[in-house]
Amino acid sequence: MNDAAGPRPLVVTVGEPSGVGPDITLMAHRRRAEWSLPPFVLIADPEMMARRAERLRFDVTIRTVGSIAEFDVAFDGLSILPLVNRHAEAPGRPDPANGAGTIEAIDRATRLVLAGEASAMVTNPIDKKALYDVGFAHPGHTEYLAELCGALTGCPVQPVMLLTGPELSCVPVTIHIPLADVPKALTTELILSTARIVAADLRARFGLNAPRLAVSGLNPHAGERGAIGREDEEVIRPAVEILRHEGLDVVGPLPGDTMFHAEARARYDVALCMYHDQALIPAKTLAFDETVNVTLGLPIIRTSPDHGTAADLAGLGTARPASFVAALRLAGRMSSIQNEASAS
Ligand SMILES: NC(=O)c1ccc[n+]([C@@H]2O[C@H](COP(=O)([O-])OP(=O)(O)OC[C@H]3O[C@@H](n4cnc5c(N)ncnc54)[C@H](O)[C@@H]3O)[C@@H](O)[C@H]2O)c1
Ligand SMILES: N[C@H](C(=O)O)[C@H](O)COP(=O)(O)O
Repeated sequence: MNDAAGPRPLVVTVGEPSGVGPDITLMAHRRRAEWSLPPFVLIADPEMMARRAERLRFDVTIRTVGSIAEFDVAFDGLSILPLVNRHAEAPGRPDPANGAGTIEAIDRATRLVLAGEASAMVTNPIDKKALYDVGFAHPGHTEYLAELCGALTGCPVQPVMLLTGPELSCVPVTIHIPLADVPKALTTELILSTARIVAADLRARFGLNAPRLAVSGLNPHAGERGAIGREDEEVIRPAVEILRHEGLDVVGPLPGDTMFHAEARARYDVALCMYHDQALIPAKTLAFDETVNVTLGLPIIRTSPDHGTAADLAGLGTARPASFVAALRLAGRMSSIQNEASAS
């Protein structure tokens, strides 16, 4: 990269081309100066992006770059690292033929951040079913990135999903599994390892020196002292006690229905929830437009908007870019914290 160009850019993956990823990326790029966004390079099919820009009536100059080194922050257009696997421009119509390109973008972005060429990756939403149909064997980015980073670095990774917004930050301890499998998957060990990763990354990546965690129960009323399910007393409470013993500021198990009101939220930095919807329903209800999905536990920084492909809005120009913008900003902030820590 041109030295005069400043810090390393973020790398953005295009996500599902039939969704709103291309739209919100173009929207953010268009107003990047006004919104003071960190510079980014997009991995996408340049022709598909040009067609989407035309459909949205956005006047944008696209420049394809062969590597991040060719990125120049002074260039006024959109810099794209072109995909080898092509993407069709068909809003609202997911096509398995796009799958290879979608996965290629994630793979290349991961390698670029691991190699230190890009500062962090911001992923646009993928259509999970469309990828499963072409053999993608991971529930989502979260698990895929863990496997990929583990394979590329030789260090196994436990990925932790954090949804963070202005009102609430929360983590589902079990992630993309059927609700019926949650009680079996939930172990004291899993709660311990998740909480330790959350605490370590809050310190290292968010600059929060003394993180306060709240751990939810699993059952109604956190099990009513064992009368409504045993997991709260037998699995969750022992984890909370061990974590407290380790010196972490942690409370729980708290009843899930009363831990998300404003006064309760003020008492913790991150809520550890026992399953996907217990965490994501309050997060997306309180701040759908500003919440960001971050994968903790990785050797790289990865953020993403909290929403999905919103295929019903693709190509219309009505998708809101706010969560994507928040994901760009957070990735920029996290990489500054990382740079400051490595400089000191
Ligand atoms: N990080 C990711 O890759 C990710 C995250 C969530 C969902 N998904 C995938 O996205 C697909 C669709 O999922 P879904 O329908 O459950 O959720 P969704 O977030 O795509 O859509 C839910 C509703 O919110 C609206 N919406 C979403 N984003 C919006 C935006 N930026 N502006 C305005 N309105 C917006 C949609 O129009 C829709 O009505 C699924 O395949 C799912 O797996 C991917
Ligand atoms: N569970 C997240 C959500 O519903 O917003 C989303 O599916 C995240 O998936 P990734 O692992 O692809 O980030």
